[in-house]
Amino acid sequence: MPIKRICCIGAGYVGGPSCAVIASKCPDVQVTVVDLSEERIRQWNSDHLPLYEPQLDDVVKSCRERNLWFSTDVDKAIIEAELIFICVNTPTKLFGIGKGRAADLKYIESAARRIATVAKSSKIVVEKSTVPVKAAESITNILQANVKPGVKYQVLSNPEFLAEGTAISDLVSPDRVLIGGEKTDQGREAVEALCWIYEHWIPKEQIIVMNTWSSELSKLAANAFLAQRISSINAISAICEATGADVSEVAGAIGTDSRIGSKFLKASVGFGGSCFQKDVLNLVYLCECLNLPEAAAYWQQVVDINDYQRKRFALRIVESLFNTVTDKNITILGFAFKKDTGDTRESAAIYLSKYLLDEEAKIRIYDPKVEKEQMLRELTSPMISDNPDRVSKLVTIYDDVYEAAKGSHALVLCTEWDEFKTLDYKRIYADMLKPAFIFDGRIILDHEALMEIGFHVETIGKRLTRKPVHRPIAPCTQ
Ligand SMILES: NC(=O)C1=CN([C@@H]2O[C@H](COP(=O)(O)OP(=O)(O)OC[C@H]3O[C@@H](n4cnc5c(N)ncnc54)[C@H](O)[C@@H]3O)[C@@H](O)[C@H]2O)C=CC1
Ligand SMILES: O=C(O)[C@H]1O[C@H](OP(=O)(O)OP(=O)(O)OC[C@H]2O[C@@H](n3ccc(=O)[nH]c3=O)[C@H](O)[C@@H]2O)[C@H](O)[C@@H](O)[C@@H]1O
Repeated sequence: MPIKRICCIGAGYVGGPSCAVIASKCPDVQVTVVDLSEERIRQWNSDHLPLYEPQLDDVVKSCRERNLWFSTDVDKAIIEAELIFICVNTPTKLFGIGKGRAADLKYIESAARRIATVAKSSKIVVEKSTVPVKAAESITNILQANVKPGVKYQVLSNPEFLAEGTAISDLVSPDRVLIGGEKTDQGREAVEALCWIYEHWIPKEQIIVMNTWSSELSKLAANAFLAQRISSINAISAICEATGADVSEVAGAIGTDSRIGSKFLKASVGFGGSCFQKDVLNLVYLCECLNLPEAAAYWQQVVDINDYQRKRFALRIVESLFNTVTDKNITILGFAFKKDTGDTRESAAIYLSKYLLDEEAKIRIYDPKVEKEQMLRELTSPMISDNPDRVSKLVTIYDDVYEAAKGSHALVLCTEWDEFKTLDYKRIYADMLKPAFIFDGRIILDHEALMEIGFHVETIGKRLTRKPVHRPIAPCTQ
């Protein structure tokens, strides 16, 4: 039976964009996205959406109040829907058993309990959040333990693979859609119903159906493999800096091997984002729980190398600036965890700022899309700062990059925003203290041109050969 109404629990980075695309591709289906946060829902219903994502505004505007609705009335949306996506957050646990590694499943459980409490008819419940293997079994147990007469549930796994900054194109043209379900008649029927939704725009052969546990594990494995590639190239970048090899050349060379491929080999100041670290740590915890310590240690290294990369870069900044940054003005270019998003969760810029603040440097920050309050929230969070007063004393946020750079000792590029490639660096150089330093944590700038201007340039995975800069020397007045 075709699905007429969908409910999505969780109006975040996944729930909002993925349901907007479903609504735009399935005009015959009513889609309601619900959240407990009134503020988030208010923003989804306004002209200023709660998250910045290219093309998202257009997609939302094309179907909002046609067949796409945002609401805080969770119960009504659950009651009316035949299919419910669970898109709630699954952050790393901050306390208790598995602290710092296991995924906190309290939001998943509360969504499942809400469905069990209010549902009056049968539902297909689709777990889209990233979860540990066997989470679908827990959801099923909660639903079945509270089931009402005549109501039946089928729980499917349908992990999401979108990346922020390219969410809409990833959703419109995904490499694949993964669906995990039970190999029973009811399980197959539920899988078919979800396939019917996706087949509105995705070719059948790109929809992969498998057992639920494989589907859950495939999501964690995919993120772990992607993160592992970045840590691998970052580990190579350390060797490049020590030897004179160039990491971009090495990545280019190994990427041409079709067995390796060229994507996700960009060395950087370290990966950020809400998911890579969380999901790899979740995998580490799973290995430990399954008594597989060697497998756990292997995946733990992916996160450890990422920490090492951020620390190495911070240390290079301090060393280059004559071993002291105390009271120096350091301008951070970019605070988002990657370009084309306003998301700052686990951004490398946060960690770099923390290292520099520990040295009592004066930090100036410019990011084209991140709000000031959000940056300050990140920097004063208990995980980052044990001294919020120091943050208010030492951090200034700018909305003009040239003002931010004026009078600085150094620029530290943390996010690969396109606009940073085309800044007027001559003007910036003229307004900076000398010697003027640039630390390119994303390998996106024209280093030769910057050195020609007079900058001292440092980057990841490459030692730059400096030409002597001849500047006119002021005549001696004695
Ligand atoms: N951010 C990303 O790019 C991707 C995230 N994922 C996964 O998707 C899941 C969601 O991630 P995000 O969208 O980034 O999280 P988010 O934090 O942006 O959004 C989650 C939303 O769920 C709401 N929520 C929590 N419990 C609720 C409940 N019981 N009822 C109603 N609303 C509730 C929260 O208020 C929040 O607005 C996570 O498991 C994440 O690992 C998967 C692929 C990509
Ligand atoms: O589960 C998730 O949340 C998502 O996690 C990642 O997506 P996302 O974190 O949004 O963005 P990525 O493009 O993967 O970048 C993650 C981090 O790695 C960094 N990165 C990426 C690629 C690279 O070559 N080098 C590198 O340092 C980025 O700058 C960024 O800080 C995955 O790419 C998505 O497939 C997945 O759905």
